[in-house]
Amino acid sequence: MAPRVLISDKLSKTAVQIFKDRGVEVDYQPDLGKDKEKLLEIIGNYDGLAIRSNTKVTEKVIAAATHLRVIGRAGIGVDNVDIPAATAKGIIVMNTPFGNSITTAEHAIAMIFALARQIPEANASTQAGKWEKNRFMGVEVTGKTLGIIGCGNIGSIVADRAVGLKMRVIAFDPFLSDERAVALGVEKVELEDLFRRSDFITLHTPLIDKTRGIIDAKAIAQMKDGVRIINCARGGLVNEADLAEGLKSGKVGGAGFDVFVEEPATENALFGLPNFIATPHLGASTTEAQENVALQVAEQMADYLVKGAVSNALNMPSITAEEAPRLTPFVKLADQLGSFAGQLTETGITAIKLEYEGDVAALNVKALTNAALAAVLRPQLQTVNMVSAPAIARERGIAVEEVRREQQGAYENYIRLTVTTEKQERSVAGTVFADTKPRIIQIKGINMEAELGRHMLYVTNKDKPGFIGRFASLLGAEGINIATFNLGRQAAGEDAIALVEVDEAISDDVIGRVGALEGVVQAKRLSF
Ligand SMILES: NC(=O)c1ccc[n+]([C@@H]2O[C@H](COP(=O)([O-])OP(=O)(O)OC[C@H]3O[C@@H](n4cnc5c(N)ncnc54)[C@H](O)[C@@H]3O)[C@@H](O)[C@H]2O)c1
Ligand SMILES: O=C(O)[C@H](O)COP(=O)(O)O
Repeated sequence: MAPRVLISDKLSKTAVQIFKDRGVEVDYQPDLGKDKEKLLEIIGNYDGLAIRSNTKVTEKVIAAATHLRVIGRAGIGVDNVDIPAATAKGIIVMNTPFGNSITTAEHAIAMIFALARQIPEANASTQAGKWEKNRFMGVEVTGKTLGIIGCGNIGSIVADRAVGLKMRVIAFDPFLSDERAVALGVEKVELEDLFRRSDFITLHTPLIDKTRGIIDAKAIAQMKDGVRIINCARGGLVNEADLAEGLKSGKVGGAGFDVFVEEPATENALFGLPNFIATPHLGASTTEAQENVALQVAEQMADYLVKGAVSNALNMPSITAEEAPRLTPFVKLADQLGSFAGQLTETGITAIKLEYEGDVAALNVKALTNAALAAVLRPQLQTVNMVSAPAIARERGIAVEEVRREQQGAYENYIRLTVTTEKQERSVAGTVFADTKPRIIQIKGINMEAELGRHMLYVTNKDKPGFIGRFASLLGAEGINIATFNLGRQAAGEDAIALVEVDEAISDDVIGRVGALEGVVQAKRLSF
């Protein structure tokens, strides 16, 4: 039977044609994204779901998607898809990481000009017959400083265009290498510096814990009077209430927003404020970008559904059908090692080393290295996947080393990942037993044997009597159920590690209190 795909958001008809040409049945319902109940009702009938940002693929939708094998996002952001839930169900999530980036960068540049010359207001006034020539006094962008927060795919294109406009471009991005900054012609700066020096600020990061509210009242207070702020990335990067105050007081000279905390944004504290320009999430809405993403997503999804080929997947490596059975458990291990290290890494990475020992060294370790790299980079780059990870690592000046050797220790197969940052080196190793389940067997040289679950707590401490009791009592008092408890230590009284699986995500408050326990050096929540 031919695979069936549902397109639940507005996509270029090119996608429909490509699916048909490749032998995939397609159901085009461009407004379904708005109708949550209907989506839940019919999703069980499809093998593939093609979306943009209107369709929210929640845990509930995934639970109802009994036959779904692939979700294809015609665009970049996948924050409307519950990827862990999809992964847990074996559903591949793909996106089209570059198809709309030029278009979105151009929208940000358009916002810069619209703000500099108050074009929307001047247009409204002129067409209302007012001819207010003396009311509108603009600024040149030439020679002005543009601060870019997040200099990845889109931020880099904005930088390139702004350099062409003779702007001075400065960028804050903890993962931007010095070499890449030089190549882009931007000056790499700290965030406070960017706030202090910029005439225009544009945001191009994903919305993650670290970037939520990255511009708030405190940040605005540090900025130049009359600063202009552009957000064509994700609602929530700027605290909307704080920006509203800034616009009202005149501290902020203007703001151009394409994205909002609540979308569709039919009401918002920013609407109607002086020099505030809004567009309804149009960043990717050009004919060219929509053709690109529709064509690409349909080809990728059809290739997977018909031939089993995987590309641009965010939760699955690209491997051929022949290699799959042997590699799969090791890909999972490499992904876990990378994810573990990536979630603990907070500064720029300079090197990543993968050591393969025993049986695994004879396999196609490229796929494993790519899986580990993608997982290391994933907490910072929402669009990274097995395909793009090596290029992104290269672009960011991260030295990647692969070492293969014969079995030396007790394990038949062994993978060790070492991540070097500007501040430290961290290694984590694992193996796959005959049951094909990956295990973590060494962290920072300390031996243990742990399986990773969805919600984990990683604690480093000084090995002293009483710690385990205090720690377990705290979790117990909070009603947090411990699923597995793994301990390891350097030697009696020295550095020790606890890796604990719990049944639900732990709150910031509990993490803070674990971190404050006597003897604890670091406490971190990890999720897999
Ligand atoms: N408005 C639209 O229609 C539209 C269209 C496409 C993409 N987007 C959004 O634009 C954003 C950027 O997309 P992209 O393709 O350039 O992504 P990307 O992953 O290529 O780049 C994101 C950059 O943010 C950086 N970053 C991560 N954490 C940071 C932090 N704490 N501070 C500063 N920088 C940080 C990363 O290092 C990376 O360089 C995403 O949020 C995406 O969803 C919006
Ligand atoms: O992440 C993206 O690609 C953009 O936000 C575009 O979203 P859209 O496809 O809904 O316009």
